[in-house]
Amino acid sequence: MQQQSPRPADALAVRGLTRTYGTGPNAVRALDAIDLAFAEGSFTAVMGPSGSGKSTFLNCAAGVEQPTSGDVVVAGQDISGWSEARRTAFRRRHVGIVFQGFHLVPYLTAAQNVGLPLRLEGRRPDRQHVARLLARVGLADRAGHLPGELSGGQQQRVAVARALVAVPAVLLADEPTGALDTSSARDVLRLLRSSVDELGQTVVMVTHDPVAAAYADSVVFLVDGRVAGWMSRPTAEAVAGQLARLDDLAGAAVAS
Ligand SMILES: Nc1ncnc2c1ncn2[C@@H]1O[C@H](COP(=O)(O)OP(=O)(O)OP(=O)(O)O)[C@@H](O)[C@H]1O
Repeated sequence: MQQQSPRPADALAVRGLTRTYGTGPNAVRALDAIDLAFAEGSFTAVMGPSGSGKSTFLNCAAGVEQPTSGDVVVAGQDISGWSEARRTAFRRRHVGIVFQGFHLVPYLTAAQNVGLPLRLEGRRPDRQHVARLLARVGLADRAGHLPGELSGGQQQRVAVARALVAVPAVLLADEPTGALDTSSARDVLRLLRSSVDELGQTVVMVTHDPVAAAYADSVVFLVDGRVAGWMSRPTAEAVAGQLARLDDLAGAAVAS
């Protein structure tokens, strides 16, 4: 009999995820009953036209926002009905987040910024763990530097190290290369890719950039708060073509 290798567990799954803003005639359904699952050790890009619900999805997955209905399951735990305090505590331990604008604390050194999520949890960061992470992102010699003494690309690499420090179930990145030049962007994308390939990390990245999306294993496309398609083993050209088609679709919906 042929032996089947077990399917990896899902690091993150959402079921029937719906998020509505406002009420009555002005209500906006930013996410409309989305079902998605992200296997452990996978790298997924989330793309779609402006207003399609990408940031709302990431915020719900991170537990920053509470869904109107549906489930958000991170590392096997359904966080959707939890209080904000409980979601925040859970996020510090199980979710790493990288933002477009780095969000480093300006008066803390690179090493202190990397250790911050552990300190916020009342844990003392292990110096060697922090040093290894800074070496991984190519900044072993910048541990004592303040963010203001680092380039944008270097700051974002510190932010990636910080997002990895707690060994999270999932790393969520919101336009992580949006503020970077091409070469720094490539460094950050390679870093995310290697965290998947070498550390088995799960990464979900919102991006507008087809070149960035091509670093992922697959791409999920959102339109008007719904899943409009998947692409596996994406190339920049194929992604750009699909985005153009989806933009036309979203434009047609607005025009009608
Ligand atoms: N706090 C809010 N109040 C009201 N409507 C909101 C709020 N946040 C988002 N929306 C609406 O929800 C929809 C989805 O927004 P979201 O920011 O998730 O889209 P996006 O795909 O990330 O867009 P972009 O690519 O422009 O960042 C949009 O129509 C937006 O106007």
